[in-house]
Amino acid sequence: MIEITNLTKRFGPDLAVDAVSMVVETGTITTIVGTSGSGKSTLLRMINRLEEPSSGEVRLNGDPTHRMKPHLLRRRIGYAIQGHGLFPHHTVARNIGAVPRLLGWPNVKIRARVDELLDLFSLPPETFRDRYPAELSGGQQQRVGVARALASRPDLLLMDEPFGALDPIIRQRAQEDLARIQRQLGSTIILVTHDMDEAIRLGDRVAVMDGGRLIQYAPPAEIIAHPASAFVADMLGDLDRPLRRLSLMRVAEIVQAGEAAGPAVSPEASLREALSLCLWSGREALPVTGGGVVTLAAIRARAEAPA
Ligand SMILES: Nc1ncnc2c1ncn2[C@@H]1O[C@H](COP(=O)(O)OP(=O)(O)OP(=O)(O)O)[C@@H](O)[C@H]1O
Repeated sequence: MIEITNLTKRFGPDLAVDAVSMVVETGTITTIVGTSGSGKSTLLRMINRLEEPSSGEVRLNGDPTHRMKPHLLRRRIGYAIQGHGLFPHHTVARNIGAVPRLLGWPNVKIRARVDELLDLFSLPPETFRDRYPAELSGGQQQRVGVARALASRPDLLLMDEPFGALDPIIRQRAQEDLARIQRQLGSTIILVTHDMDEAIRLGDRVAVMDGGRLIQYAPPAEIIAHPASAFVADMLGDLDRPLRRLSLMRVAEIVQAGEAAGPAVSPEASLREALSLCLWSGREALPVTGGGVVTLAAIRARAEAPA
């Protein structure tokens, strides 16, 4: 658990982060979203002490971080930034194994961990282990960057706009991958983004910042249903609301008896994906893997119903 209490950062007379308090539960993803200059990155960088707080406190699993040596603290906290920050002259394996090597893990254990992570990120180890970053696509480099940040099983992973450099299609895949891997590893993640869609899609809880202050901190469904201020409502954008609502619901919730033609949709898929599939393939209903159907009418009804 990460407990942030009254965390504040001044740069001269300016308050970049203004008395932010929040608790992040172990094994969850928290997204921090806000406009440019709202203090998101500064808040994140105070957690691993790349930036020293002016006042306030952070506790990592009960330990106050100001009492730890910064380099030891940063071994417990992974950090992934926009772009990948990979060492260009080191192979993929060496890049991913960098922190475990620093921590003195035996080579056999490092190799096993590298291969495990490559598998998790759908990069077959025999193909990718010995490549150099320049021999990878942008999306693959980004996955190696995240794998590296997770390599030593950190207590916490901080991600600052990790998908900012990716084009929208790869970006969505990257988000899905991260969500799957986080569930599998049970990692605790705090992710900064300026994209409300990304914040809603990935966050178990979403922190909305404006002018250095934490305006709202709540699960996505609550942010959508009850935005705390006009600013939060603005960030959500009224037009997109039904779609956002659909992206939070699963096909399994509205599956009904019946049969339909064509390729099936997974019960785990979001209603937003099911809607795209219906519209894309011109079908009124889709078969659901494992039995039953989901209908366009039922999806529409959910889009319109209050969350
Ligand atoms: N090292 C610094 N010295 C002085 N001012 C700074 C410094 N770092 C950040 N700031 C200021 O603090 C405020 C918050 O910046 P921060 O980078 O945390 O915002 P952000 O929400 O992450 O923005 P962006 O999305 O553009 O990165 C801004 O007004 C910024 O100019």
